[in-house]
Amino acid sequence: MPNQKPEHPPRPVAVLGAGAWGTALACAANKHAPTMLWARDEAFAEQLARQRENTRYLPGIQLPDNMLFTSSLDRALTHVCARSTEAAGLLILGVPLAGLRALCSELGEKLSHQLAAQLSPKQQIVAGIVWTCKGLEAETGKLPSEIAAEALSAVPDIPTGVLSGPSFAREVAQGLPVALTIASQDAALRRATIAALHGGSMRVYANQDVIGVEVGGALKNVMAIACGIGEGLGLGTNARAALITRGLAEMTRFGEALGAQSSTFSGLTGLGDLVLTATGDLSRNRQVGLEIGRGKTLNEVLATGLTAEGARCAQAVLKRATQLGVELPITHAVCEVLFEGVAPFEAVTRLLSRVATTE
Ligand SMILES: NC(=O)C1=CN([C@@H]2O[C@H](COP(=O)(O)OP(=O)(O)OC[C@H]3O[C@@H](n4cnc5c(N)ncnc54)[C@H](OP(=O)(O)O)[C@@H]3O)[C@@H](O)[C@H]2O)C=CC1
Ligand SMILES: O=C(CO)COP(=O)(O)O
Repeated sequence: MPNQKPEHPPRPVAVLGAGAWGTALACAANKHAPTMLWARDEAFAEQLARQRENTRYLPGIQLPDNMLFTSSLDRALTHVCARSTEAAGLLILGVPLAGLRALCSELGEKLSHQLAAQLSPKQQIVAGIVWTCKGLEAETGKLPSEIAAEALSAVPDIPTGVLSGPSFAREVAQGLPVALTIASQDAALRRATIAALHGGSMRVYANQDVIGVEVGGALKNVMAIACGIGEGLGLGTNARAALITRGLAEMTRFGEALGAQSSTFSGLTGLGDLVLTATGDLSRNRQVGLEIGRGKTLNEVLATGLTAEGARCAQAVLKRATQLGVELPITHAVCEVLFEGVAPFEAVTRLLSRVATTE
């Protein structure tokens, strides 16, 4: 992709979801353009504005003085929606997968009303909607892009995309280097996302393989749980390397069956995010696996407040893989341990005793 010139004037950005990742991305976007962060809870939005610190999700990080906060979705949309000659702004969704469908439905409804009230029907109302969640929907096994397509059916022409890659929110909020990927079928949205975030310590690459990027983000969480379990059992670093490599093969096989390009899995959102999450101490999914490998049950670990998106996702992945006729032995073993009471060591023994095969 050729070098991008900065857009002038910069497009406003609204980040919806004031968790760790939404807050970190809002800080990054705020370096380039007026940015508003939406929290669903009014009292929390007020506290963010007052304290300039996200004490719930990113304690210890000072938020910029000029960053805007709201708990009103209408205000967030007013911030980004184009009026007359202004450039349409960008919506970045920082909510987890479990909140994607409801948020997109609400956005679809509100944006369709704005479109209906538009004087010039040709004018773009927003540059697009970019989500950042990783996983498959627990109830349906659908990818974020499939969920968004359904939930945004009232505004089918609004460009959409996914932003992903190896990125612990805390490091990003601290301004440490990071490389991300924006995947979208829409070239203008890819450019707008790069303009909104690329620069300083953040690099943003462009890609068109939305499915590949989403599958990488979903399965790396499952593999991080597997690696955590292995580490909790004390299986050593050879085992971890084997899990990462065979996990990548599993991710690629599943992705290809869904129409992804295999090359995507050797990029930032595949191998990159897999290595980060499977080895990085900041990973919540790896942490959950670690506790389970040390003898806790999933319910006991969740009761401590740890989030494990990979756990909800593993069952959905396995179900969809079965429908597609794709074999995923590591994901299967993770599901056995998490949901069927199989002891972690027994699951490892079963994995190792599978018949020898080609790589
Ligand atoms: N943390 C990280 O390092 C990274 C996370 N991601 C991805 O980003 C997504 C968000 O993660 P993260 O920020 O860490 O999550 P957090 O748990 O830190 O925050 C979640 C945020 O989403 C809100 N939220 C939760 N459920 C819903 C819902 N059903 N509807 C609307 N809003 C909801 C929460 O609001 P409330 O406080 O009101 O509950 C909170 O603001 C995940 O899918 C994750 O995989 C991607 C890259 C890095
Ligand atoms: O997605 C992430 C890093 O890219 C964060 O991973 P965890 O959800 O496991 O913390």
